[in-house]
Amino acid sequence: MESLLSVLAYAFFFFLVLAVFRRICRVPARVIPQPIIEISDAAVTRRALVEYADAFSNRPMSMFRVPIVKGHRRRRSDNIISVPYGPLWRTLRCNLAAETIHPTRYASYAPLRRAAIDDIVASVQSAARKGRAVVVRDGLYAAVFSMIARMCFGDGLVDEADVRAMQCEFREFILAAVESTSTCESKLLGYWRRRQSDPIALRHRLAELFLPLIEEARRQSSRFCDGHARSYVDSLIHLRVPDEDDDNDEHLRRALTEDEMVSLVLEFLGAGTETVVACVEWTLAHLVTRPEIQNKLRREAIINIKYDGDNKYPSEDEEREILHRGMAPYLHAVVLESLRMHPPAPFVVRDVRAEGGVVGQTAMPAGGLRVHFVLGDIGRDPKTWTDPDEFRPERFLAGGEGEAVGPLPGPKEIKMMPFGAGRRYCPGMALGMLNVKCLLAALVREFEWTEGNCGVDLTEHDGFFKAMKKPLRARVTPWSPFV
Ligand code: HEM
Repeated sequence: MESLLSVLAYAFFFFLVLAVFRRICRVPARVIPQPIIEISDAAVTRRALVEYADAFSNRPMSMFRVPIVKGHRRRRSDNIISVPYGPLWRTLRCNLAAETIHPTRYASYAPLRRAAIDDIVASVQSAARKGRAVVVRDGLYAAVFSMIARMCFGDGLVDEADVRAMQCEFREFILAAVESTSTCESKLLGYWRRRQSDPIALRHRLAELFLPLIEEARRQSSRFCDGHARSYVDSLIHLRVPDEDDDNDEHLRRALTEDEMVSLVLEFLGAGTETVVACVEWTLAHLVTRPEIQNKLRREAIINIKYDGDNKYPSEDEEREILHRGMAPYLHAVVLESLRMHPPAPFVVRDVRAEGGVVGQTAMPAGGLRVHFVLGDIGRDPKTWTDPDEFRPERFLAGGEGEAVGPLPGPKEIKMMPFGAGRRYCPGMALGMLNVKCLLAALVREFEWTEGNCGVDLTEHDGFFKAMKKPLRARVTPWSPFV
């Protein structure tokens, strides 16, 4: 009896090991069938994205290494980032740009921006009061996510609990979809992590959070047309998109599928949060090590931006001014310098499948080509920038080498492109800049930032978004003119 039991135990153990081994060795369904080339040269980048825009206007079907939506649903689950250049892309992009993130809408979202400023100031204050080094990323993430989620679903529609639940799942989703499939890690570690957080299951859990809110937004839809800030989801509910490749035929227009809604909401939350948080954190990291730049910025934030009475927020008129260089040129220069050195999205990615297989003089491989334009290298090109690894915002002020350079490159020359270039450049550029500037101005105006015991490590995390590898830990004291 005993020997039978041990035979059974050995057999069970053998099959268990075999099952694990087969799962580890199975080649995952990759979405990168093509060769990848990396381009770091600004002139080549401009030629490709501007002169050969027809060939360089699509991204790969999935930006991740594993497909997030599989099977027949894949066709109807695109968002703006993934959809091929054409009528559907045009409709989705125009809707976002005109209905939600157009500068004329900023005033209606000002209360959300103010709430985000209050949240982050309160979170830093409470950590500072305890005398601890402040890890700014977590509080910042929560504040920005809450603002973007409320823009997305409508302020009255989501409560604190909804936002917290979404944020929790969302961060896990980003890590799972983007990071755990990294080719750098060992297969065993990758297997273990995939078991822990499967991106498909996480997307499903997020969909379960989003869809009831979308349904509720559908029911309340008329409320938002009535002078309230219109949410992104509300605009999506009413949007009719071309069914086939003809955007003129009204009869072929249809409502968005649930999968498309979920993908578009995920894109809005990710694009609006991850990039802004990364940029504010990088900028603070440099300000911590360069007190003279921090003081200059604080002086400008206090003197130039008068703020609304006793409030710590800029007024709506001031927000409009802040968006451009006018009222706060140094703040503008500091943010540009941060984006030049640490573009939050490390690559602009294109899927090139040219008709006839030729782009310019170059023959394309049969399955096409995936091209990564490396934004960090372009922004730090020593042919363009003096001492490119030095944080020097002055280069963007009058008389500096970057005086004429803005967040988006002009058609003639690219010196940096943190928001991309060509037809698929970032439509959220102005909103992203405004959010970064308002948060940064408040954080520098309210606090003095100095190095914590561990110093500041400027190593970049090698992921889909280029955050700091080690979150910034800084010593923070409330700023007072009398100290
Ligand atoms: C500091 C903030 C931001 C940075 C640095 C940033 C950066 C980028 C970059 C590099 C791209 C790729 C461009 C290309 O392929 O040429 C992109 C695309 C995109 N971004 Fe942003 N972004 C930011 C904020 C936002 C915001 C706030 C939104 C919207 C809420 C947004 C929505 C999008 C969308 C929808 C695309 C795809 C555009 C298309 O394919 O047509 N981004 N962004």
